[in-house]
Amino acid sequence: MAELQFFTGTMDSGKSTLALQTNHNHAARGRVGRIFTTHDRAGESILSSRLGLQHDAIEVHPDFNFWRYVVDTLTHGGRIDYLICDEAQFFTADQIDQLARVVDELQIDVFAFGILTDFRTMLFPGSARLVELADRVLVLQVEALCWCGKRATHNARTENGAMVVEGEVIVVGDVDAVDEAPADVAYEVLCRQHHRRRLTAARAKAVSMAPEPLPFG
Ligand SMILES: Nc1ncnc2c1ncn2[C@@H]1O[C@H](COP(=O)(O)OP(=O)(O)O)[C@@H](O)[C@H]1O
Ligand SMILES: Cc1cn([C@H]2C[C@H](O)[C@@H](COP(=O)(O)O)O2)c(=O)[nH]c1=O
Repeated sequence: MAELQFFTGTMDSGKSTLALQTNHNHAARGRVGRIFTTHDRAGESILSSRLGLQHDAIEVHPDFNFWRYVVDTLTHGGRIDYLICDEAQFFTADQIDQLARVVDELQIDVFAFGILTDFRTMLFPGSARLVELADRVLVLQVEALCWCGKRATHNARTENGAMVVEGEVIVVGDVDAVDEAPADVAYEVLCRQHHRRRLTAARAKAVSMAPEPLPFG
């Protein structure tokens, strides 16, 4: 039976790597797939992993229709056994419904990868629909860590080094390496407590280096 599987984790938890590995393993056994992504950091029509691997992909725009694409391909004699969908958090709810239909009515496996929540801790519409419809939701085993050492569960956005909780939902960016000059817009994974307190690694460091206030007499 074909399945709709949703692999999720914070930014930098290895989702794109797993997407490429999944494609590799299925292709190695002669299965024919299609790779989709949208808004990848490496540019249009590319699925890229921080481990350095990348693969050509079909860019998914908001009006792209997965059901129509697959039916058209099959009608013209093409073969599709599975779909790999990276950055699926950015897909529309309708597109996730189309993917579920592809699984149920055409028996094509769909492997979707994406983050659950945005920088405000709100579910992305695509991820919400995946949680509602997926046969299986799998959380990645490799844990990204907060600067405090706890498992990171949330994605924080920084602007010029300061954490923000308002702004456009979609802003392509990367996790900044600690101690590097902060990018205009960057991301950092945090545990819930530090996300709630807006305590990024840089701010925690600044706070810990601030001189102790003198005790009042
Ligand atoms: N130099 C490195 N050596 C080993 N692992 C690395 C290195 N750089 C990145 N990684 C691994 O790659 C993961 C990020 O992979 P990626 O697929 O790009 O994540 P995601 O798609 O979830 O944002 C990191 O969590 C880490 O495990
Ligand atoms: C939290 C958050 C993230 N994004 C963007 C930033 C990255 O370009 C991608 C996530 O990619 P990854 O492979 O999982 O690292 O999403 C965004 O646009 N809005 C957000 O709130």
